[in-house]
Amino acid sequence: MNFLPQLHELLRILNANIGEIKIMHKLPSHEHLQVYFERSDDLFGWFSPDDMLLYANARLRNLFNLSSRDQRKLSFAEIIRDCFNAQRGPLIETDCVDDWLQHAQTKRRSAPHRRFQLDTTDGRWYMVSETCDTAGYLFMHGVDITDLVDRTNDLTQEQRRLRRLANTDALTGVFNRRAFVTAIENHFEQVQRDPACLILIDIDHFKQINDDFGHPTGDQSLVRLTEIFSQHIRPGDTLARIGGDEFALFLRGATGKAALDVTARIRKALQKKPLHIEVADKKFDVCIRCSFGIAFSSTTADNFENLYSQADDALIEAKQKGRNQAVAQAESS
Ligand SMILES: Nc1nc2c(ncn2[C@@H]2O[C@H](COP(=O)(O)OP(=O)(O)OP(=O)(O)O)[C@@H](O)[C@H]2O)c(=O)[nH]1
Repeated sequence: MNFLPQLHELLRILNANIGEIKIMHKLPSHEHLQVYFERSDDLFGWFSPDDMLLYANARLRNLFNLSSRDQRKLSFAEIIRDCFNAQRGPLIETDCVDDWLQHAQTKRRSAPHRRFQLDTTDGRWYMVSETCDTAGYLFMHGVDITDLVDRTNDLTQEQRRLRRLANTDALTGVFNRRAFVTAIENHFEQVQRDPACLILIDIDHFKQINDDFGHPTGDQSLVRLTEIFSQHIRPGDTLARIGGDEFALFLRGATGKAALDVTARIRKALQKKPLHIEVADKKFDVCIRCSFGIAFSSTTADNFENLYSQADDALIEAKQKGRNQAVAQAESS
């Protein structure tokens, strides 16, 4: 297939259209172009207005599973069907190649110039550009961007991992204060329309537990306590460790009664039996009690800070009243 003269002519036209800014003073000869295209790592292809392949360089022939001695005149659709049947070339993730082709045809020649990313069955990625002239000839050029895509994917994963780390309490694996505040603040507008409540939880005399059993046992108690809290909330609720021995629960759609039920269930679970903690082959039975401060989004709290401060006041009251109890701010109607 020697279509290089036409390709050469296309480049000459392109060059002439550049106008005043002459980038190329002299066009490469057909022979030069042939060598450049054949040796290039890029994909080069040229299609007629009725979408017959006129020229494909070595790299594109390889992608399309075509031999250099192939004398057949093949249309874009035939090439894609052959690729699909041989599981080579463009990655076509559908059972029906004709649907894929129909979609591709609506895009091909839809603009004088367009660019898209193409992934292939061998796991490579290309940035492909297609340029059409007014007669409908289509010139395609693809650059291998596999390394770039791989590095972008690695960076995206790393970014996710770092975001998770930044939002997670390392000991218990639940949200930390920063993530909790951000999550609730982001939803506060909606929260104000729907009933919701904030419960602040502080362990009673946790210093004593550390002193009696040691810091590692204290740590494990915090982990076990987190599990108990998680068992008593619903999937849409938010649990966070917001300080050393302080936790917060945000219950969406919860009224005063529901919030008091949750705290009652948690207190009952803690009172039922001590936490069995194993640290360095030693077993400890640790009795944990907590105080709870509850505030409601339907009260005068018009932002998260107000709501937090009301829950904090309630928590202080629970501590002052003797601990191991829940105090709720009055819920407005
Ligand atoms: N084991 C362990 N202890 C922690 C951690 N973070 C904070 N603490 C301890 O938690 C204790 C909190 O003590 P305080 O704030 O004085 O309160 P408390 O002893 O719980 O007493 P009240 O809150 O008044 O009932 C301190 O002794 C901290 O050292 C942690 O990550 N692990």
